[in-house]
Amino acid sequence: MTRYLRLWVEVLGISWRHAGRLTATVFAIEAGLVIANIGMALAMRTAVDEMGARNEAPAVGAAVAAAVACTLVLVLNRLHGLVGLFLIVEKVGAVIEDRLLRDIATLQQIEHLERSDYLDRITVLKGAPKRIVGGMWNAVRACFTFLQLALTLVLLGAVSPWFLALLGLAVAPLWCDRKGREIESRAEIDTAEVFRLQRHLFDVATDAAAGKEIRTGLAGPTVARLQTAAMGEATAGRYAARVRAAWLRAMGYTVFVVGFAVSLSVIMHRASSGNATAGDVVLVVTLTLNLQQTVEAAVGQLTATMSAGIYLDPYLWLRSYIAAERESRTGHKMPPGQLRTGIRFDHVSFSYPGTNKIVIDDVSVLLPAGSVVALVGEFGSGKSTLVKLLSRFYHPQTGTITVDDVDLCALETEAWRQRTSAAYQDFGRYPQMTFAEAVGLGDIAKLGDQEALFRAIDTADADGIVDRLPEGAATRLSPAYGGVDLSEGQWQKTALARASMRWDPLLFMLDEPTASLDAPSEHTVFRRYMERARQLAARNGAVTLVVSHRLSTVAGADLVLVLDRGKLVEQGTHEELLAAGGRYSELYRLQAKAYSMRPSV
Ligand SMILES: Nc1ncnc2c1ncn2[C@@H]1O[C@H](COP(=O)(O)OP(=O)(O)OP(=O)(O)O)[C@@H](O)[C@H]1O
Repeated sequence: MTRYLRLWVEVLGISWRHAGRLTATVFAIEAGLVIANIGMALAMRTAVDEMGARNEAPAVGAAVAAAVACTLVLVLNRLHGLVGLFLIVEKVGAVIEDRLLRDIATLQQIEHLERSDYLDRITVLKGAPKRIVGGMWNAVRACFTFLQLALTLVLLGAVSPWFLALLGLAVAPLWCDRKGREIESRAEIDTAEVFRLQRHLFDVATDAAAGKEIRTGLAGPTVARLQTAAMGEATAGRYAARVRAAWLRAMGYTVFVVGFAVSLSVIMHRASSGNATAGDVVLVVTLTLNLQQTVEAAVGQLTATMSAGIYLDPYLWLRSYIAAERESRTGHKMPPGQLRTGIRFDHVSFSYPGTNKIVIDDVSVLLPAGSVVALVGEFGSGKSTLVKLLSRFYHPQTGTITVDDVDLCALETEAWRQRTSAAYQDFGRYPQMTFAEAVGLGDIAKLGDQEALFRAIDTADADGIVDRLPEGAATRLSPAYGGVDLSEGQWQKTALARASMRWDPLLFMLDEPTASLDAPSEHTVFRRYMERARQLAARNGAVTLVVSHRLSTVAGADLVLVLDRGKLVEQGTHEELLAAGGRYSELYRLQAKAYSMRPSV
């Protein structure tokens, strides 16, 4: 509860700082409405009682006060509708969304991007900041409404204590609403995965790349059927939860309305038997009419507040995840200017967070300074995971990785990343950017540096792409943004150029760098990256790590590491491993045979 309250205070603080006048206006309207509503009922009672006592002047004064209060109620209600919450929600929601995105984008780890249970919560949070702000502001309104409700009940209780029972009955709709919210929240989380699947299938059905494969494979109806099934499952789960919640809410409200009718009849009876003044009757009638609306408003505002509740837990979870990730940042040391010994794995084991499967199993090896190291192994043997550990996206559970005998965890992550470059297997595509930006992203400090840009483009053999783009490197990479599409191989070369932006990395990682390239391009790219590796090695003892399934392309490496189900099963030069006749030589011979069997054209 206290964390919700803290969030509430924080949202109000942000509202005050970013929309001060609007915040003050909403507070003034809400406070004015409470004063005017209660004041109007009191003034009307006084006017009637004074008139009955034939005190003309006080009666007229009270009647004028009642008229002013009534006008104020009308004006403030109108303003209430005009100002609404949408202005404040738009403004403050945008501020919070901005912060959240910045916080997520600057996280150093990537667990939240790869764990499905975390992704479920992040899916729920898309567009949530505005709803959270709306919920918090509805809570502000609810506070004023409850103040009015309390004052109303005090005045009514003074006439007849029966009315106090209404307060107890008003809890029924709220309790039912809370239960309904829990049901809806559970359904949102339970169906998040299938909902994501449905969105993904929709994207697949409308994506140009997948569209060709789907049509060739005659898989259109299957994709549509799967999408409909996923949509049906997601919608059915959420719909059923909404229906159950609606029934619960209706039940709660019925309890209140019945109790309200009984209480009202008791008061009417007291008034008709002469136990109340005419002014009391007016007061009771005025407040009773208001009470109904006030309770309805309170329930509505609380419902609106609570419906934002489904976002609060994921939002607060994300914030504590971000805070914990920041707190766990340990390293403060700077990486060396150049490598002398190399990068050493010492009994490193790793499982992905939230899983039990050991993906890297007790790996010990030295990647010598100034060497080209090839990492090979079958699908799922842990090659990309080693690349992620070296990028510090995850930490080993046991064992250490050291850089020239300094624990990688003791190095400042950003400083280490400034000295690494990587072309990842699942490289990003940035259609909204220009080609120059998509490459420059590899070293944001050099984004506008034309010399660095064209050097990187040249290294990745991507000059041909630039030559063919209508506006050269300034062309955007999608027709949706006024540019042109790139082919798969061109995207891969863009990723390679991006990875080549850094001039002096200590560690250069290429994870399946040529998977989408044709044979001549693959040959050229490997030749250039071997040259680059030698230059980097001479410059600062850099290690170049190449992950490749194509064993012939990594034969020139100084050291070949063979991974099998997370274990390092062989290491040595290409020739040594062939001579050893183990796993590597078996794989190599199989591949050589497959290639020699290809018909020549
Ligand atoms: N984010 C993740 N969460 C949980 N398990 C993962 C994750 N990423 C990979 N794995 C699992 O870890 C194992 C090693 O995967 P990894 O991608 O490192 O292998 P790889 O050798 O690079 O495979 P490939 O040659 O197909 O790229 C696999 O069993 C994979 O399913």
